[in-house]
Amino acid sequence: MVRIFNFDFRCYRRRFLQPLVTNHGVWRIREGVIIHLRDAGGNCGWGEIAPISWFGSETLEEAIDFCRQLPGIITREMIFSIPDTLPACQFAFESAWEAMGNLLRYPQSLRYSGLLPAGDGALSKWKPLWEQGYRAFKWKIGVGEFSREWEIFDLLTRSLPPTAKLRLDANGGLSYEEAKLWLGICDHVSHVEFLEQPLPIPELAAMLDLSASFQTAIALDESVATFPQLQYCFQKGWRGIFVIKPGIAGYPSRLRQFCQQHHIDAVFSSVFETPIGRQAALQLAAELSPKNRAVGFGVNHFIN
Ligand SMILES: O=C(O)CCC(=O)c1ccccc1C(=O)O
Ligand SMILES: [Mg+2]
Repeated sequence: MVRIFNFDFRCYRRRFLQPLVTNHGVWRIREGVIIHLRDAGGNCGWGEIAPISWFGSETLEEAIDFCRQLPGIITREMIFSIPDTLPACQFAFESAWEAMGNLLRYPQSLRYSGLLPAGDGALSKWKPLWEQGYRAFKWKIGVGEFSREWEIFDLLTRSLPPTAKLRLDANGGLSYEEAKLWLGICDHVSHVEFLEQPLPIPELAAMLDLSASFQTAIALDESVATFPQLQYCFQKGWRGIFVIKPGIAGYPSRLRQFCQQHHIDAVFSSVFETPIGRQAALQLAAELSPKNRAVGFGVNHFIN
């Protein structure tokens, strides 16, 4: 039986409450596309294309071009033959298809990690998040001077309650020497859950070395942004943590199968999507997160 769907889409634009500051730069506005499928019986499914091209996905323009060239009526075969160059589109179309006729519902069982601002803003922001129930926090490093960040880290870890966990995300912005310094420090601080993407993507071999040389866990993020990259790093022997952003990781079914087959230590993370993409991503996170790993889906990132 060939199932066909009416297809339409709409672009959106949302401003961050606080711009995201990382080693890649400053990000102020999230733009994406909401897609809508409807079958002959009137069942609807929504999906979200939320690309981050500086992170390895297609650009927003490529995603919009893809939607524009599709006809108003599409088939299941069209949904499952989107190329790997459009991973955010793959995610949106399959999750819309999976959502047909299902109500939007957030998984209940997850624990969340809260995102702290880069720099010394972290020192005043962790406490209100702690009071909201967050027990894991992510803080960006590799943004300012090493010595200043180390100082802030020291103050932060002295003030955090002993059960709080801290994730350091360098966004590939450290040198090999700086990465060794950070890992050496982290090995003596019990709060640290992991160091995320210390080095740039081409330096996988060095990150494999570092993960063998220090106790502190290392998580790959930029290196495993899309599904082919995830497969590549696994095949090269990476057995540390994998940060997975379902919104740009391609087809959910393929990701699900890979995670289950290889029992990978996954930390699921947001791409600052709307509730539509978020629901589909959290559904996967609830199925595939190891019990001890909070998901990186903090709330309240936007003014509409
Ligand atoms: O993972 C999290 O905890 C929050 C999400 C996050 O940090 C992020 C969100 C969008 C793009 C890049 C990143 C990142 O991990 O570098
Ligand atoms: Mg990251």
